[in-house]
Amino acid sequence: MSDLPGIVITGATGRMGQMLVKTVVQSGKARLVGAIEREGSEAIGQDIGTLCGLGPLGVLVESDPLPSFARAQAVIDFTAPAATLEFAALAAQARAVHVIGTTGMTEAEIEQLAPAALHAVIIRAGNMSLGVNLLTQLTKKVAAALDEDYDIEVIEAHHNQKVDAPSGTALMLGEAAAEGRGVSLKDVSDSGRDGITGARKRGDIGFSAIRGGDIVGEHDVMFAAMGERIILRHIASDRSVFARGALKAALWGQDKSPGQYDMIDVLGL
Ligand SMILES: NC(=O)C1=CN([C@@H]2O[C@H](COP(=O)(O)OP(=O)(O)OC[C@H]3O[C@@H](n4cnc5c(N)ncnc54)[C@H](OP(=O)(O)O)[C@@H]3O)[C@@H](O)[C@H]2O)C=CC1
Ligand SMILES: O=C(O)C1=N[C@H](C(=O)O)C[C@H](O)C1
Repeated sequence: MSDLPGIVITGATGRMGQMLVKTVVQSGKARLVGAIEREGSEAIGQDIGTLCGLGPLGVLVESDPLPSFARAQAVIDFTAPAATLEFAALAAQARAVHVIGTTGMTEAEIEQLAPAALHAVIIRAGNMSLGVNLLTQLTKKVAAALDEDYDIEVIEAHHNQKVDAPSGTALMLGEAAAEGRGVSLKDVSDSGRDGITGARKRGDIGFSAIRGGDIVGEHDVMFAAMGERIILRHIASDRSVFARGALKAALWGQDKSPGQYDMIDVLGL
């Protein structure tokens, strides 16, 4: 048997799940040892390779996560907040690295990851691409260089099936801008404008969300002042950028001590 790290993909038939299966299988750097979907899913018992158009891989979709987590070195999880919390406890029990791409988690939910991180490595990021993580650093730098004469707006666009807003990436970029400015995002965040909102408050960081068609993920950070605008932009045109980042994180986490990490740690930015 190969000594490549074994990886389980949760939500394996989802948009990201299928991309992750392909990325892991084609990487030559890891083995796919499990594919999880919820109880009652039509995919249970079917070969995940066949479902993803790769041909049979001998890995059947299961609904009980623990047995497959127990034979894995890492779990890559792009599902939904409630599921991710359950997977975190089980991945910790199995001492498997837990790579979390799930977005839309509340602060309270994120705090609930702490007990699992005492026993296992958790790597979580609202965007696993190299480009976006680099953009957070650029955003922080530009925000630190400019004063509040420059209004900061984060504009994001995603496909029509996305369930959370602002996107995880938009929040990462907003956090980076706030950090650059030396303020706390929760004190200056302005999202969901509608109706008679009053004039923009100086120093606020605004968020706008577009949802439509098959847009993979687009993010602008705009610094708008009198007479000029600076726009930092990232466009993801293929989900493979997220999957490659997640696999990199799963491999990076293998020799790390238990705790919580992000993609800035993984990429050494
Ligand atoms: N960090 C990053 O780089 C990226 C993050 N994301 C995030 O990843 C998440 C998933 O996105 P996407 O793939 O587009 O969504 P999908 O809805 O296509 O896929 C999610 C999958 O997870 C499954 N799932 C949900 N709950 C459970 C559960 N309790 N047990 C097992 N499986 C479950 C869903 O099954 P079912 O259909 O039955 O609910 C579905 O198959 C989102 O939060 C998204 O924002 C996306 C891209 C990049
Ligand atoms: O749901 C998506 O599709 C995406 N979600 C992430 C987010 O919330 O930012 C990352 C990417 O933009 C795609």
